[in-house]
Amino acid sequence: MMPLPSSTMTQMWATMGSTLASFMFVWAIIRQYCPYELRRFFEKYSHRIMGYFYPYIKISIHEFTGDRLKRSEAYSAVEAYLSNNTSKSAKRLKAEMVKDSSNLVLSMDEYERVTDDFQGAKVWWVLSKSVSPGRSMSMSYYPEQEKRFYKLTFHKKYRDIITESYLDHVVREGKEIRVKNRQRKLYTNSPGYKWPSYKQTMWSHIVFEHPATFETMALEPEKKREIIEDLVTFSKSKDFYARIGKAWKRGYLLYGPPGTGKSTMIAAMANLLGYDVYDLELTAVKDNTELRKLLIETTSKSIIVIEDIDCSLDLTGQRKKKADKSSLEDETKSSKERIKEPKEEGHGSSKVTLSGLLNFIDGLWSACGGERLVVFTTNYVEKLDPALIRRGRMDKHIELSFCSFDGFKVLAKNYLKLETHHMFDTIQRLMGEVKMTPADVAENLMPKSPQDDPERCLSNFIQALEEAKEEAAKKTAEEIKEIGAAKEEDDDDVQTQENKDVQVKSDLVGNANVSL
Ligand SMILES: Nc1ncnc2c1ncn2[C@@H]1O[C@H](COP(=O)(O)OP(=O)(O)OP(=O)(O)O)[C@@H](O)[C@H]1O
Ligand SMILES: [Mg+2]
Repeated sequence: MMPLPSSTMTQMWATMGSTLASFMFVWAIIRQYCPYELRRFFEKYSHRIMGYFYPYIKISIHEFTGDRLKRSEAYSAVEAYLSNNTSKSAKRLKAEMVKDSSNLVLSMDEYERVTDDFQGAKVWWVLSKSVSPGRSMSMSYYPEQEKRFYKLTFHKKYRDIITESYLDHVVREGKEIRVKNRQRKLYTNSPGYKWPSYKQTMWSHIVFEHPATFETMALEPEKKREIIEDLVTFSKSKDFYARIGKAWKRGYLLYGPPGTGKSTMIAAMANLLGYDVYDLELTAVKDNTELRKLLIETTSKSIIVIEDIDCSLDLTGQRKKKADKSSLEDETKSSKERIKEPKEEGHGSSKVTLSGLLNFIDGLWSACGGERLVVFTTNYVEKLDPALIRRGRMDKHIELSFCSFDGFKVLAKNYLKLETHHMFDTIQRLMGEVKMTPADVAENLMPKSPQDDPERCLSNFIQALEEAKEEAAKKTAEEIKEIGAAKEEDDDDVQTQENKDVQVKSDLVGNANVSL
């Protein structure tokens, strides 16, 4: 079949265009005057007819659902998803500080169109808005309302891919982007300001912006990798926990001497996973009921922290004291009963009991909401009640100890930007002989004045190590001396006791002779 010459084609297009234009013009006039029902009828059927010929499908995602009070989750997820690839393709963008986000979020402007590809299917997104005219009812006037919505258009041959996987993909990715962008918060239950009862929230919060990361933590690389893997695996195990029928939560016990990085690690965990932090001050909790309310108010994707658990409350002595006082009569009671009894002396005003805390961690209450970490820190792990830190409650025990040479190298890299140096050998030798916490190492490496170049910081650190070594030697010598002195004293006591015995014996013999 011969192709039509281009002049005819042009003529054809022109005729079609003018017919269409006149049709639209006539329709616009009819719309004005024809009754609403007729118009609805005509529109409905004209859409149906169009649908037979028009090969594209449209899906609208509105900003507000229901009674307009709630912003649609789907709309927010689509907005976040598109903001990620909009900046690459859209020509008209708008930048906003979206609520809960710490930085500018770019999104497409109204009536802008972006394309997206998914498994070979090409789709178009357009941000539209409809304006409903203002209306006045009785005495009040409702201004016109803008209703924004995203319109997704795709060819009907991709219907299955889009409805079965693309939309899920958009919502899932959008939610992850929102979590990453959101402003994280640090909550505390300190009594502080008491909200009016209707807004009575148990937690007050500030923006959480702690710079600590696992990269900046002085820790053996192997140990660091193991902890990061454990955390990331946990954050991706929603289905796993559902399958095994466990609440999606995990307990970490961080223990070690002061200044070894327990609090720093909590911040690094929150930054790694993008979680909020709930810093729970147990002594400010009135009783177990309040403890439960606090837990219920926490959101998912968060870390609930109880620092220095050994001295938050006197939870550890409770069972021991009971056992000492009347071990016999208590023998019969099950250990659970023993810890159920409220403590005699309240710790301050708090009446939180060990069993209340145990239920807080792994009872029914901990199942409300998922993706939570519970972290305890302590300087004295031996003081803690085994029931409190058993697996299933504190699943992972992490000991943070004195700084190793590997740890020192991380700090040298962070503080002095040094990966290697000729002084490192001396430092490695001295660190094998002296125990120093990462806090002390960090303090010694910290430049104290503009003149403190890396060389000088390292020599200051070597000097501090040598002083600490002398200090430790002196302390050991003193301890040995004390032990010696104590031993001498014991020997004297024994000697005196022996002399006394001899004396008593000779008296006895003396008396016996006399009586003979
Ligand atoms: N492992 C570490 N890596 C990097 N910096 C550390 C480390 N440990 C401690 N620091 C530094 O020492 C300071 C104190 O650390 P942190 O507060 O984490 O100690 P801690 O173990 O919580 O002490 P405490 O038991 O007294 O609460 C922090 O400012 C941090 O910069
Ligand atoms: Mg601490």
